[in-house]
Amino acid sequence: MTPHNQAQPGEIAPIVLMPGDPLRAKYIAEHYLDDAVCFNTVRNMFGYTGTYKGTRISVMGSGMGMPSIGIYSYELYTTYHVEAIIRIGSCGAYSPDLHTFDILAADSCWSPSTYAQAQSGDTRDIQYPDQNLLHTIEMTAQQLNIPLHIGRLHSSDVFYYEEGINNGAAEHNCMAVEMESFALFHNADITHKKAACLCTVSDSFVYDEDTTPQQRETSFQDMMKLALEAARKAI
Ligand SMILES: O=P(O)(O)O[C@H]1O[C@H](CO)[C@@H](O)[C@H]1O
Ligand SMILES: O=c1cc[nH]c(=O)[nH]1
Repeated sequence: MTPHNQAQPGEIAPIVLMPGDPLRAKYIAEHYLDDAVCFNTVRNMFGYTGTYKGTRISVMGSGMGMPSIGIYSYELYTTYHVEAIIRIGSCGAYSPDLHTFDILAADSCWSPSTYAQAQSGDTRDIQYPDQNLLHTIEMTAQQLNIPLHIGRLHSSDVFYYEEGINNGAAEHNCMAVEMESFALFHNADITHKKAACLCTVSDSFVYDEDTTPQQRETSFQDMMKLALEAARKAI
């Protein structure tokens, strides 16, 4: 159907949970979805559709960085008629208020990336999630008793900065860094669809705290449950 996704029309649900790691997508499908069917294996960017408490939900990896989520989310919105994407990522904490395994939802993201400008001429360096979807996530977190930090993400094109480089995040009040929300929110905006971003803190720039690749793949259970429950309500 597209150069990157072999799913046939109708095989993807109107709402998609999107981790960067395709193996996190596989884990969620295998542990949380009933009757999960794999709809994509192109480039091992696994995607599955199943039901969660009776609601049809898809989960698919985005890969790392804006070009990658830019491709997959654009195809989901335009070719597969997906209405909403909730990114479920990992992030590095800048704020001393955040520790590993804390969960945050972006109320905005700042990025010096050229993604939006190159894609559509949009020169804004701050992009926003869908307000209703964010509200649903906040309400769901309260109902599930899952503590949720709300704030601004730094959406970065770079994972490994050279020593001494000021990446601008502090001046823009970013509480944590990840690498995809800016392109996702932009694509949702230009296609008139919905997006939100949840992240679990995988490491800290303040404290000596980190998680293993295995933990990043399988252990973000509260974020998975929160995203699934919010997705059920958002549809
Ligand atoms: O764990 P995911 O969802 O991939 O998110 C974060 O992890 C990757 C970097 O390690 C980047 O994709 C970043 O955004
Ligand atoms: O982009 C990311 C994601 C997790 N941790 C980081 O330091 N950066």
